[in-house]
Amino acid sequence: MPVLTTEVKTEKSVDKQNSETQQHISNTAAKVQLQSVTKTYANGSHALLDANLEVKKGEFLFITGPSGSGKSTLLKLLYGQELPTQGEVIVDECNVATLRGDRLSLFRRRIGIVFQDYKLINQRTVAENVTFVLQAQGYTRKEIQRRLEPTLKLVGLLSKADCFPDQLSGGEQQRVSIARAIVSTPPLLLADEPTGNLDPDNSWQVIQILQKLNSFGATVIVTTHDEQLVRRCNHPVVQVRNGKLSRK
Ligand SMILES: Nc1ncnc2c1ncn2[C@@H]1O[C@H](COP(=O)(O)OP(=O)(O)OP(=O)(O)O)[C@@H](O)[C@H]1O
Repeated sequence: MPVLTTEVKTEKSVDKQNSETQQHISNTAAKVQLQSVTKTYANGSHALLDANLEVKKGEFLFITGPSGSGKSTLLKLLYGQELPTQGEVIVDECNVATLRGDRLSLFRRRIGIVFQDYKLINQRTVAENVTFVLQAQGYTRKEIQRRLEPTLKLVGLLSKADCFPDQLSGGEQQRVSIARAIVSTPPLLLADEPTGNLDPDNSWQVIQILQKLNSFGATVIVTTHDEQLVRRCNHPVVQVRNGKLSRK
């Protein structure tokens, strides 16, 4: 399996490894569709109302909208944490609501998820946080090692591999959580307010890392309140308002 890399021994090997990764992700990059999706929570809260969306393979999309407008719900629907009340959520021709058990687990392995609050395990080192999921998925020790170093290099944390989360800054912790999300080179990356707790410099670093993965072919969907960041990037934007989605 290809890995992410920014630098290895020779330029030729960097090119080869990156082009393998790019080929792998773009062969499998995910297409995402919401078809007339309504989501009403059990307590009666309406999050989405007859929402439609199509995200092309390899697109980098921002989702913006006021607090409580349904951005996180949209992402949760995409990875099957929530089910639509009506309508269909389709990822790569697969109706997410029909997935159960092993099929849902296998589906989720193809999605990297980054949260605003990092969700790192404090008792584990950076390297352990990043490789934990690979271990759970049965990757060999050799394959895990092959993936770890270039991923930590990509997020600029190779020198912090043996640190614990509470020894890192907020920006560094968020980059660990991104490393964890991308170490398995997922074709779809969902990031829910990944820069919500970060200052402008750290926010920009995070976006650049996500853009790097996108340049390898992954489909990337990012929710954010940060209008300045959105303007700086010039990627397509979908606004969530009153449960409806519209492309800006
Ligand atoms: N588990 C839940 N149970 C009941 N209502 C919920 C639940 N999760 C979200 N909601 C409601 O659904 C609506 C959309 O919430 P959501 O978290 O998707 O918004 P958001 O745009 O991500 O907000 P924020 O920007 O503040 O994170 C809100 O009215 C919220 O109160």
